[in-house]
Amino acid sequence: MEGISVVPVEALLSKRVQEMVQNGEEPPPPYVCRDDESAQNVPSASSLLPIIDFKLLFSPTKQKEELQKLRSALSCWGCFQAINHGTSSTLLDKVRQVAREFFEQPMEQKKIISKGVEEFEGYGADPAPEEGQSLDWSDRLCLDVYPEDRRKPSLWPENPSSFRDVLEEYTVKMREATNLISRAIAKSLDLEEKCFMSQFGEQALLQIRFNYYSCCTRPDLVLGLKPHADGSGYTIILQDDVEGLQVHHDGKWFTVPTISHALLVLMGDQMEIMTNGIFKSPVHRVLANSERERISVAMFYTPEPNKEIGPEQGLVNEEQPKLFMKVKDYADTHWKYYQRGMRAIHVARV
Ligand SMILES: O=C(O)CCC(=O)C(=O)O
Ligand SMILES: [Fe+2]
Repeated sequence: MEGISVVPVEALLSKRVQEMVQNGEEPPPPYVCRDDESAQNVPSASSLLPIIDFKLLFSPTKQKEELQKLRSALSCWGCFQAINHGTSSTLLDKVRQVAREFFEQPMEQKKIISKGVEEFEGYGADPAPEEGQSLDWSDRLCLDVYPEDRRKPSLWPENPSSFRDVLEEYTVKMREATNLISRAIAKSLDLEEKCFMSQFGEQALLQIRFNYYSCCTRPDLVLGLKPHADGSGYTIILQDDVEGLQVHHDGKWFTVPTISHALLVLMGDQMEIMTNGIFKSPVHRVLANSERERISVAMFYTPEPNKEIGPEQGLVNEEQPKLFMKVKDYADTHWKYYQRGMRAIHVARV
């Protein structure tokens, strides 16, 4: 990434990636983050990522095996595809549909809810990264959805007209899903079922990010999203039918298959801390695509602000000494490092 010129903030502010594509522009330097050679060096396999059936996880007769599968998925990969997770396919399709309709609107319509360059919430790109860092070939709409008093209704799209109702319904279902996921993770580690839920706290945050990855004439030069690990507790990702998300595992990139009724559950750094390093927060990235645009919807589940979290006592012993300290508002620290293209988890190490 050397030799990249300083990103002019006005350029970030004034233009969406989607606009550049509509104008037939090639990716300008701040977006170019790799060369042909590194693009070709992408061994990828897709069928290995574990699928966890939540119906089995809570079935008295089948649960043992499925819990073991969950534990192994999270210790090897740090993520899994969840099926029978309690959110209907109809709702998942509606979420994809309103997201698509939102991004397909004319630019002026979307710009009504544009974010400022240093803000997180609203329509646009991430706040400007540090000098020398590349930009992602994507546009996004970020919104705080829970707790309700953190919502900024003026940033919730009015079009398509069903957007708000669908988002409201999806938020309720994702709250239920976090409940199931946190309990299942605890059980898979032989811990008290509610231990992670109480670390997250009643007022744990849900923040949604609708990602729109425009087609790119030079997918070999850019990335839809640069390699990173999430600063959340964990993240629940809904994909459309276009592949692009890759998880780094055993020194290779693995493409996450698209399964229409599945949700990808991916550990963030804070879950790595709470599980004392047993479950890893995986590095992941999104490739650009020359033929089809891609939409994904990421729901970040993050412990309540100001709440201290740390390794579960039951996971600390002589064989597995404590690897992490207690931390508070870790997502803020994570963000500062992210802007420099770095991971942050070392700051929490003992
Ligand atoms: O687009 C995706 O599938 C992944 C998105 C993601 O990793 C993120 O928003 O942090
Ligand atoms: Fe991510």
